[in-house]
Amino acid sequence: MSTPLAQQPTEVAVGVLIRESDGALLITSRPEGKPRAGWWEFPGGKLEAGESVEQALRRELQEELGITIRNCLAWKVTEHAYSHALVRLHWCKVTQWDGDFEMREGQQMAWQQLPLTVRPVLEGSLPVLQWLSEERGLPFDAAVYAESALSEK
Ligand SMILES: Nc1nc2c([nH]c(=O)n2[C@@H]2O[C@H](COP(=O)(O)OP(=O)(O)OP(=O)(O)O)[C@@H](O)[C@H]2O)c(=O)[nH]1
Repeated sequence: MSTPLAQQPTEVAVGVLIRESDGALLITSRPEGKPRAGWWEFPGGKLEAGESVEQALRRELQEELGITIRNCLAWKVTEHAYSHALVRLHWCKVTQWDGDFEMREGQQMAWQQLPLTVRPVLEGSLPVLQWLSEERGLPFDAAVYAESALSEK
């Protein structure tokens, strides 16, 4: 009897853009028409065939934000199982880029300090918020980023 193949994850490149002057993080909202439109995430997207993580991140940030990244420091790899998909997120820190930000997909952007004030945040991004908080010696509470937290405000 054959066992079913394990679900293959979708590979995603994600950028943690860190502003040099004050350490703020760039967070963007998911555009209309995508699953979880309006939820907040770090900018990035799926790898296309044959692309490296850095190539995919460079392409996605040009397409979505109009900037060209100058560095991509591989940081962590996480996986998250959504009901519709298993994703493998390749997290890169980016501290240098060229160009002016343009929201080319009608999304919103925010430079934020931790804890973020935008809500809700994709569950798959929460481990990274936790690690960033730990790096900065800050407390972390995943519950504040959930969709349900919105109605409690
Ligand atoms: N960009 C991004 N995706 C994330 C984050 N966290 C997280 O779980 N994901 C998941 O990773 C996947 C990325 O897909 P996407 O829809 O942003 O990618 P894309 O722009 O290439 O999409 P498309 O070409 O299918 O429209 C989604 O399932 C999304 O839920 C995050 O912080 N940023």
